[in-house]
Amino acid sequence: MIYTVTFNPCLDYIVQVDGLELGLVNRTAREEMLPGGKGVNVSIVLRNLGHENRALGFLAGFTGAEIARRLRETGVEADFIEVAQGMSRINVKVNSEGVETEINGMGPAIQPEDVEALYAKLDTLAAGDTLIISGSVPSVLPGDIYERIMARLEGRGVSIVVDATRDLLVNVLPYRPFLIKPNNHELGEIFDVELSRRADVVPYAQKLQERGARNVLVSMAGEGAVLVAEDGSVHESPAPRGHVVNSVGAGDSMVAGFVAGFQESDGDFETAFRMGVCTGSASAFSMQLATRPEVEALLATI
Ligand SMILES: Nc1ncnc2c1ncn2[C@@H]1O[C@H](COP(=O)(O)OP(=O)(O)O)[C@@H](O)[C@H]1O
Ligand SMILES: O=P(O)(O)OC[C@H]1O[C@](O)(COP(=O)(O)O)[C@@H](O)[C@@H]1O
Repeated sequence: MIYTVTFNPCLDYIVQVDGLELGLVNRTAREEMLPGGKGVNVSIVLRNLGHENRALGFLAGFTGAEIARRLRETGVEADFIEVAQGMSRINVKVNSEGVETEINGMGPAIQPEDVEALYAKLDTLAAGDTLIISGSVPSVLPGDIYERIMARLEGRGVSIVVDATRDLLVNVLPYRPFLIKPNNHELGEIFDVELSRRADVVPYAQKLQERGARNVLVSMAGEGAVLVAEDGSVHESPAPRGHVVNSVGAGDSMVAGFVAGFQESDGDFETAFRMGVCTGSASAFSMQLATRPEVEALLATI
């Protein structure tokens, strides 16, 4: 079974404003409310690609209930801890003149007993399962929760995928995650360098591999992606061509595509990589997250 964990799910309120002006009243030209948060997006895309999975994490309030309802509607098994106080966040994504600006909220007051309840669910994972942990950790949670989860599952044969930034990512490396997916900016921040070309990211991805990551997938938005795999192979691809409609969730979609492609091909890195790239781009080219036909159409072009 594939599991995702989202510590701070949200509703993404995605609006298009023609010519946003700060300090004035702006009106939307288009708006959409979608369930989100990194693991939630991964779960939806996995389901769209035909892979059963269970979404774990914390939800609260009417927004939390709506996230769970929407997830179930897409066929994802939503198995969240319900937090008593506060509400799941609404993250605002403003698209104006092709520039995307994001305002991400804080989230509910998760209590220590809620965290214990999550650990209890994770304790049921067994050999052969895949766990995808992604997204920011709200300030009410222990800052080392990623490591705690990985330490708890160590030696149990669970493949763990981590999509997080900076310290969250660096600190899990000793636990040998199966896959990490920084984007080129996040990878550059770790080493204090600017990485804009695919060839430039390879040595830095390899450094993260030396520190413990088994496979490192670096996404580069319109530049495509690079994979440094544990068998020593290096894969790179430009992004498929298309019109970008909404790139929120493109990175999460790439993770879902990689995991789906890896399972479908019995562990072929090139297949998983291409599926990851095309799934990311298919999401960027539509308002909603990628569907299987959209991904297959792009696979035929690269
Ligand atoms: N502008 C774009 N054009 C084509 N593909 C894109 C674009 N933005 C994202 N993608 C696809 O989605 C993947 C992940 O996007 P990226 O923006 O790098 O992730 P993140 O959201 O994690 O920063 C890219 O590697 C690419 O395949
Ligand atoms: O947990 P964070 O870092 O605040 O990110 C949450 C946001 O990221 C998203 O999961 C999208 O992530 P990506 O664009 O990186 O795939 C949104 O759905 C959500 O609003």
